[in-house]
Amino acid sequence: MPDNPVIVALDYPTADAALALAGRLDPQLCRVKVGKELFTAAGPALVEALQARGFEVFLDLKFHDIPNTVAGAVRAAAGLGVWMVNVHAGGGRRMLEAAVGALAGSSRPPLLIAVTVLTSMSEEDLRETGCEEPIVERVSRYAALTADCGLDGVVCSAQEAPRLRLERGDDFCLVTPGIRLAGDSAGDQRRVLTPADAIAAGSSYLVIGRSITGADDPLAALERVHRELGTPA
Ligand SMILES: O=C(O)c1cc(=O)[nH]c(=O)n1[C@@H]1O[C@H](COP(=O)(O)O)[C@@H](O)[C@H]1O
Repeated sequence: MPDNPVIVALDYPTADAALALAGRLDPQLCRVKVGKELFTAAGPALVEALQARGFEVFLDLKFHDIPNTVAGAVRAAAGLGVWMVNVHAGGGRRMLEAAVGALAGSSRPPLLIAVTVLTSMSEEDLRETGCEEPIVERVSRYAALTADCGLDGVVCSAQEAPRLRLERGDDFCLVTPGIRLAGDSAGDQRRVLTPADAIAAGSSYLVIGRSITGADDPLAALERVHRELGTPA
């Protein structure tokens, strides 16, 4: 586990709202994630504003397109100086390899991570897409492809982390959303674990949104996560 495994998801509709929450957090205690809603509304300037406040940024745009397009998008993300960026493993080998290739000339490449099966999906949801494999098998297959293409790791649920740790070893990065503090509602998530259980299962990084951003005191919720984990060391 890294010293600081917590990534707070800034799922907000405006830069002002995101910066207000960031102002209540401590960049020593977490990284932040900028996703589709916030980036569409606020763009690269918001990423730069967060970095200027000392936060490392996970740009979560889950690129999923033809190889040439994804390569360009990943290169643009690297140009923003983000710490982590993601693509969908479902884009296949040539897309994943194009994403890796796009970072080849970068002086400070971000961690490149592939999304496997979204944590909002249940076994039934996956079957309905025509995939008869159990989720853990599908995730394992995507993780093997991701590793083979030279990416740094995957986004998965912490429920799949024990299997992936065994199969992919200690250096493969497991980024796990679907994290809830005990007692919090799962909402639209289907494969959920607490922070402590997720780390025990082998997660490298925990992506936590509403359990922190929806709390009356977000900094206190973040500190509660660290108390449960015994971090930072
Ligand atoms: O790539 C992601 O970050 C992601 C992948 C996934 O499978 N599931 C998932 O929830 N996420 C993101 O993680 C965050 C979870 O937010 P909360 O459910 O509020 O904790 C959201 O910003 C999602 O977009």
